[in-house]
Amino acid sequence: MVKVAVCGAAGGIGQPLSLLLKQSDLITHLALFDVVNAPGVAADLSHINTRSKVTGHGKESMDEALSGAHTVIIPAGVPRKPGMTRDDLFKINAGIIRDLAEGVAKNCPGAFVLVISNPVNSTVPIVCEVLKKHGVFNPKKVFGISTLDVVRSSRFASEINPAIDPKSTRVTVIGGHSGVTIVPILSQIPGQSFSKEQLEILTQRIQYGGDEVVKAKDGAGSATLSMAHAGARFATAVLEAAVTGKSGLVESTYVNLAADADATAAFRARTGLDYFAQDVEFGHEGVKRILPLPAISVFEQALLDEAIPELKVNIAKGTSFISDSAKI
Ligand SMILES: NC(=O)c1ccc[n+]([C@@H]2O[C@H](COP(=O)([O-])OP(=O)(O)OC[C@H]3O[C@@H](n4cnc5c(N)ncnc54)[C@H](O)[C@@H]3O)[C@@H](O)[C@H]2O)c1
Ligand SMILES: O=C(O)C[C@H](O)C(=O)O
Repeated sequence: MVKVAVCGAAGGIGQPLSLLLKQSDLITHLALFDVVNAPGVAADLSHINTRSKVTGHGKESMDEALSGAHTVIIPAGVPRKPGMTRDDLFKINAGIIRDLAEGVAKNCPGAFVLVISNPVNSTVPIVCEVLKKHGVFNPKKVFGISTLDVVRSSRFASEINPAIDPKSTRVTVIGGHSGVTIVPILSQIPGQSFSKEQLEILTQRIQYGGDEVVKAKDGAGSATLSMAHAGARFATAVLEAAVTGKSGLVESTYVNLAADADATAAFRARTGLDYFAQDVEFGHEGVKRILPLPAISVFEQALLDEAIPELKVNIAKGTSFISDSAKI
């Protein structure tokens, strides 16, 4: 029995993500939770002729949706409008994520938790702090989905250099998921030979790819379809490793560095951070290992140096949102 709960399932990401998950033979039950329209989306998807059962759960039924879930995927919350930063979403999304994490702690404390809602650099620490508060935190099982940065990296790189196949090229993206905290390691793309100017343009485009979509949608939200693709790719990797035992599955993802005790010290020494996006290999229990940082160029080291102070602030904001409220 592999129950996957999608929280925010009726939204711009939630609907196409649920559609993609309905194609998966790894999932036996898809539980769709949203404060609006979840039963409608569930009824629609339930007619698709794959094996999984689909159920819809409205506002009052979060516990039912989460109960016994193997994996919980969270695209709930508000998206950006032009002129906003991801951090501007904190005010609304922090409370939404906290309440969903409380639901996870109560109903499925051993679940994998895959966080899409922004600002990811802060929402992942919120989830971890809530789970810690309830004594059910397993750092190997909580992930910030930064796969869209990886997807954009190979796509945008292939537009500059058509010899790069976007589908089979996986670019490591370290740091976090917003602006300068997104650090694509383009120097490691096999066979790449970008000029300095191309590297600068490409890096800037990857770091601000989200803004490109927000601007084009002109007030109607942010990336949804490409995010659904990225979210399904990430969830499938986590599930394949956990459910089928498939080995060698690696994706860049934003995790609590305690997820790999062997790697923690080296990463803390290099970054001073408790959370960081880096390539992770998946196993039965989630994080099997955090891979060592790849060799990075002088240009990438400068990007990392710029990312670290911002990440520190984002992480502290998420962590203190829970720890400060516990003191009241
Ligand atoms: N990690 C990434 O790379 C990435 C990419 C794109 C978007 N995002 C983020 O994903 C989030 C969702 O984006 P979207 O475009 O789908 O937004 P959306 O507004 O279209 O959908 C969000 C859904 O969440 C639901 N929701 C709100 N509060 C809820 C709650 N308490 N419980 C359950 N559901 C709730 C809403 O009813 C809505 O259906 C945003 O925060 C956005 O910034 C992240
Ligand atoms: O840009 C956004 O706000 C959504 C998402 O984080 C993205 O990278 O597209």
